[in-house]
Amino acid sequence: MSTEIKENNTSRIDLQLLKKKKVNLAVFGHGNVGGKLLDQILESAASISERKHIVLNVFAVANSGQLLFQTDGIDENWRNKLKAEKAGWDISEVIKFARQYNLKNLIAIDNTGSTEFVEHYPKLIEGGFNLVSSNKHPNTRDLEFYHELRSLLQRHEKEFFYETNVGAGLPLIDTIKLLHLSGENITRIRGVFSGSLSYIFNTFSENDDSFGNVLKKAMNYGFTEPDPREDLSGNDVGRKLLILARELDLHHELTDVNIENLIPKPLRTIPKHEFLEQLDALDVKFHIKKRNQKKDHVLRYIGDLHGDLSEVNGGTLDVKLVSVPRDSTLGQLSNSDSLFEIYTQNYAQHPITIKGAGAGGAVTARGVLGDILRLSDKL
Ligand SMILES: NC(=O)C1=CN([C@@H]2O[C@H](COP(=O)(O)OP(=O)(O)OC[C@H]3O[C@@H](n4cnc5c(N)ncnc54)[C@H](O)[C@@H]3O)[C@@H](O)[C@H]2O)C=CC1
Ligand SMILES: N[C@@H](CC=O)C(=O)O
Repeated sequence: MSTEIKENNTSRIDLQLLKKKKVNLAVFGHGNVGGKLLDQILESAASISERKHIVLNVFAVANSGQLLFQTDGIDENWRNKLKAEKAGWDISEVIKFARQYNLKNLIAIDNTGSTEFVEHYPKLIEGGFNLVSSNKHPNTRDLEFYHELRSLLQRHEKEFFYETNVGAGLPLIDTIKLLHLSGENITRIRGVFSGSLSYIFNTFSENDDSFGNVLKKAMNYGFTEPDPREDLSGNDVGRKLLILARELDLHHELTDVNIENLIPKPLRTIPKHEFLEQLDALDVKFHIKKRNQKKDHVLRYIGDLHGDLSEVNGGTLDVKLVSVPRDSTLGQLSNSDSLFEIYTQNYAQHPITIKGAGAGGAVTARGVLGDILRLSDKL
């Protein structure tokens, strides 16, 4: 007698679905990046299920105030449902929910820009979650935290993917990891690391628009950090440079990065809305910098990891505004393009160059989705 279960019209079990891998996602932050990510997941879920046999099930979505659970996955109406939720939540609720419903293949996705949210990482790992993050803070806290996080992941056999930390959707971290792992000596990484500052200086260098207006446009395009001073202060580029240095096993802290802060001192610590009302204070400063350049030169804000990268404490990390010839590689950048030149022992004269949109909600969200899928393959 055959024991094979026959699928028929009356069967309530989808046998095809049972053969697929269900990956359960908790998404934290649904702003510019997180919101686009959720849209992309909903749009692509059917084709991912078809092509990769992976079913992406977003069972939780949260912002800084509210948390929504949907055991069988969110639908297009998630924004309204989340709005209707009570204010206030705790990370232990998410871990408890996953346990209660026996959810496997767990991934927590951090699309916040929050330093506080990073405090939840150890609890999430201990609660059975793998991690994907567009947030740069977990990788730029002190080295002790950086190493502890990695040993915790190892002990719990969990993964942490963060390709979008540098270069948004560009395949940069993975490339550097592979080169380093394969023993190729990386000797220098230099380029325009910030999509927003790329857009700002590319546009400001070529047009007559004021600096403040160009900054507002960059914000409207979703290129800047939630507070654009995180970009203008050089902190965001500093973080990216530090993340790359640490990928090369260099033991640096954020305080080791020499950063040229572009914000006049009085505007650095005032509330964001007041800063945005005083943008004309930036106009004069940058107009003078633009005018004082040599002929056919343009302004670019760069990151440069150089020096002796063979010692754990070696290397110099510089973040600064430079004036370069318009026809140079950096000078030819346009729009929000980032550019990374990776010099190695075998690419000494002609560096590996990775170039493309370095900021923006949609490209970053696509990079996060890529991380989710690569991680899903490992589960
Ligand atoms: N915009 C871009 O081009 C890129 C952004 N990123 C990173 O992506 C992250 C998100 O950026 P955006 O979406 O532009 O920011 P956003 O300000 O538009 O959205 C942030 C979201 O996080 C939520 N949030 C903040 N603190 C939270 C907390 N403690 N718990 C739960 N939710 C919290 C907010 O409610 C909001 O939904 C940032 O870390 C940013 O550095 C990375 C690469 C590129
Ligand atoms: N604000 C950042 C966004 C990506 O990390 C940038 O401008 O590059």
